[in-house]
Amino acid sequence: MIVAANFKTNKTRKETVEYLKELKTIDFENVKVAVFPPQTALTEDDLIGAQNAYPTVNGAYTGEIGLEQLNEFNIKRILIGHSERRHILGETQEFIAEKFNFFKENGFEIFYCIGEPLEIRKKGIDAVIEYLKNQFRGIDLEYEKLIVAYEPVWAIGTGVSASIDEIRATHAEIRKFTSKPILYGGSVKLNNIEDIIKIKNVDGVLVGSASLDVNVFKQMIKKAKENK
Ligand SMILES: O=C[C@H](O)COP(=O)(O)O
Repeated sequence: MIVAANFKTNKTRKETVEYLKELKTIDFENVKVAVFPPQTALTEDDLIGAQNAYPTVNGAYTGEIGLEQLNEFNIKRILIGHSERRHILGETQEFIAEKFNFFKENGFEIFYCIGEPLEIRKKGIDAVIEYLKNQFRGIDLEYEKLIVAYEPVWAIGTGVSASIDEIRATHAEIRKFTSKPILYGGSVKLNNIEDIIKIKNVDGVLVGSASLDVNVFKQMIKKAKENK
């Protein structure tokens, strides 16, 4: 079971250091925990992954960080394809696939995010799967260090997750494309995590806003331990 926190554009470096110190007061046991802080908070810590990086060792990419900067902190974990990078920052599937392959070639553990917008969901599961298949273009779905995160865009940040039936059906379809872990993300909270992680083909969660409170995130990990 994997329980990951995506801080997005929240928390300072100081707050992240304090968060990690408090988080480590509990025994994770068999739960794999990951934390994706803002770039300014990157540090050498086994829990840490980068929310983003440019597919380059170094170079003239103003405002970006590359492998050279991640190597400084021995970071070997990265989020790729998050819906906010696709729909707010405008990353194309071609660029996302280029990024995936660069960090695959450099041995990174990749949390690869997919998810459909509401207008696609409203057309039914077949339309959803066709949309997700497009987000698999150029991606090695059997890469040994791949972790897929299914995050329906319409459930992100809304406080209302996809329904149990929607998660069950969609993860069952995604399972047909990959044998690797499949996480659910999209308004995972303390009051729904147990129901979500019990679903077949749900191998963990990627938590945004609810993870910002370290005590809530600790309780989520405890629930994951109890429902392994
Ligand atoms: O990466 C995390 C997802 O975007 C979910 O965010 P959320 O838990 O705030 O809905």
